[in-house]
Amino acid sequence: MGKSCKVVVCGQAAVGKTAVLEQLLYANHVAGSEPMETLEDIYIGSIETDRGTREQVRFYDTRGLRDGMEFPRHYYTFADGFVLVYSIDSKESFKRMEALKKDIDRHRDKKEVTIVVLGNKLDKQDERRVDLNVAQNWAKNEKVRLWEVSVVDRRTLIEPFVYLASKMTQPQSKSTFPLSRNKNKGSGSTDS
Ligand SMILES: Nc1nc2c(ncn2[C@@H]2O[C@H](COP(=O)(O)OP(=O)(O)OP(=O)(O)O)[C@@H](O)[C@H]2O)c(=O)[nH]1
Repeated sequence: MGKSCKVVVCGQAAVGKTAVLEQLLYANHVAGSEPMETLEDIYIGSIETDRGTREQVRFYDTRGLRDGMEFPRHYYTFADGFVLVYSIDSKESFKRMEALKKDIDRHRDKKEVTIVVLGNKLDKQDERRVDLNVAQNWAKNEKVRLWEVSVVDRRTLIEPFVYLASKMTQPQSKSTFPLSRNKNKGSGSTDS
């Protein structure tokens, strides 16, 4: 197991950030329970990747964004990954998530980060305000993966987090150092 990755979970207030993490990691959130405003909580999870390895991930559950609030910038620079959450029954939460994605791109300073987007509260189909096709087209343009999920059905949460952990810890395929072609200098090696 390598070093633990840092993942920032963010989005508008009350979209279900804490509920998603608690259901994923402890299977103990009852949807509709008393909402609690998060300031910042850190969860440590061990996630199995699609390669069968287990990776430790530190999740930073951030304060839900409300009108006029800006997302604290320090999160942009240290994160290896982001989980952007909106709620399918709120267009405003989708717009907020789009703005966060733009900000991440602006501030990440060429650093490779993995982003997954969750459209939460899929069980609230009757109150849907964000069309799935529109959301998926946006995700395709932005080159990020998007899933609709529900805390009510924990199985929906697994795939996005396995993808996230797998992508963040993907081994580099080959060294990018060029091998030396000059025979006088001996065979090329990347050993130090
Ligand atoms: N029906 C339904 N309710 C959900 C779902 N996920 C979360 N909720 C409810 O939505 C409310 C807000 O959930 P939280 O997890 O506190 O949301 P949050 O985004 O962490 O909130 P802040 O910390 O204030 O930003 C709670 O009543 C949850 O039970 C879901 O998938 N379906």
